[in-house]
Amino acid sequence: MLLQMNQITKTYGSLTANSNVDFSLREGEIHALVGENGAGKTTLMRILYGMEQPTSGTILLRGRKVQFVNPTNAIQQGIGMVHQHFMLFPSFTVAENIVIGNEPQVGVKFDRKKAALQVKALCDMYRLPIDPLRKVAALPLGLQQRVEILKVLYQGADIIILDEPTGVLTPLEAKELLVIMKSLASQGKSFIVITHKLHEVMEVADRVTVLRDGKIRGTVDTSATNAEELSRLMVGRELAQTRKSAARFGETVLEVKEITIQGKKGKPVLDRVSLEVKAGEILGIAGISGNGQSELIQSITGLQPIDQGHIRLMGKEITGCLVREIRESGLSHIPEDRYQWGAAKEGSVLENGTMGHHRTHRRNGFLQGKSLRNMVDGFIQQFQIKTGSQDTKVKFLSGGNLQKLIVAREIAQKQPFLIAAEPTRGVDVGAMEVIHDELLKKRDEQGAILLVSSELTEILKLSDRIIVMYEGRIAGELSAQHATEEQISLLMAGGDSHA
Ligand SMILES: Nc1ncnc2c1ncn2[C@@H]1O[C@H](COP(=O)(O)OP(=O)(O)OP(=O)(O)O)[C@@H](O)[C@H]1O
Repeated sequence: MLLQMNQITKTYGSLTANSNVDFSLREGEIHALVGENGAGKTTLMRILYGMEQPTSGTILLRGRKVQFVNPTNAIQQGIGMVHQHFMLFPSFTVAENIVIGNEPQVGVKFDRKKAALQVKALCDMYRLPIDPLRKVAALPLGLQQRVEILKVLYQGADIIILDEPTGVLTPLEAKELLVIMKSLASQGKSFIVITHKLHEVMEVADRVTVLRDGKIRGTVDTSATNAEELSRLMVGRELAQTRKSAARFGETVLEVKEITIQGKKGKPVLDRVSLEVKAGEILGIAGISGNGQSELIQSITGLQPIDQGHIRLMGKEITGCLVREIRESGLSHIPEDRYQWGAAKEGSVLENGTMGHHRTHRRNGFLQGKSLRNMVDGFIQQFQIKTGSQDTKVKFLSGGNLQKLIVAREIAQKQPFLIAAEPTRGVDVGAMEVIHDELLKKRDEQGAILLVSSELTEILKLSDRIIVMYEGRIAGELSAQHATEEQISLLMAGGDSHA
């Protein structure tokens, strides 16, 4: 056996993140690690990568006991990790990012030419083409991830840990990554992949280990299981399927008219975009990220000024208004990037869960602390948010649990209009159903929702109407009832659909 983690336990105060976990990895194997949010997947991998020390337990690498006190130690022993949030320097080139820490030298100086040649040879060897001289900032996320993988290969990794690697990728990039993993595995590399996407597990993994509440629920050959069984093992119960009722549309809540934002290179990033969302309607926006969706959201929420056009919310002109004024006009917002916009990392669960709720929890000018706490208790129960207490800092929450907290907080605002950007990114299958149910409930209660998602299944499942964005423009509009994944994918790629 290439790697064995035996009886790993990790506690944080009274919280047990991993409890007597046994995990093994074979040479050339792709091993998926799945489980609900907060099940302990990332903790186990941080221990393997030397970022955390286990409270107890041992690690055997090729039969020899090892102890990693930091990631450098783990890298020296051939273990590499690609994190969910890439750790590249955007202003550096591909080659500079890959060789950083092990730079080739001429005399005392960095040998740029040699670095580029070495990286080119590495790309050829592993059949992962990329131009070593391109700036990382100019690369799409799929290629940035390729740089991360090349970096760990350059460092000599035989074991590669990928933490939710397809979370930020387009469907096409995600497919490519799975092909790359299979190809590298056939060349003897071994992978551990943390993921919530069970169809990917079924497609790419040889074995899968399920964690629940920090404990192992089983390790099985993928060929001997299926997605339903895995989700039962993860959640411990059957999942109810979300049902969508017939829509009852009301008045127009959001009206976006011909908005344009000029780009830096003369090409607009938003080009005369118009759309409407009615009460009781979910309008889905599909598109490969970087085609204007983020700018559209930022202009509606007041985070980015527009050069032309108008935006009305509840009949009121909000073009050029401040973020606070727009929120007060009836908007709530689940942001795409929960770390940048959605949360204050140093704040507690209580503080983060109540942001934006203070106005509605006052009596005679005094803040109702008790009722805010009760509200957050409700969030924790309904969304099964795993946290020590309401006073725990959110930086200690697992990624999926923080996402659930933000979703709960924004839906509870009970505003007439909600922007839900990637609302289920990083959440487990059970939580995804809860979030979908809540979004549909809001729509059924006559809320208007703008859903932006890179998951086509999510767009198709929840939307009443679908708009596809391509290069800052609306490439097409489809009724959700008749739309297919193929039609949407075609429009997303700049093709024509005959919808
Ligand atoms: N440094 C820390 N201090 C306190 N608690 C922590 C710390 N790191 C992790 N935890 C807790 O340990 C538990 C396991 O977290 P972990 O990040 O491993 O979960 P996960 O399975 O990766 O979840 P997700 O799918 O949401 O990423 C969670 O309850 C989390 O809040």
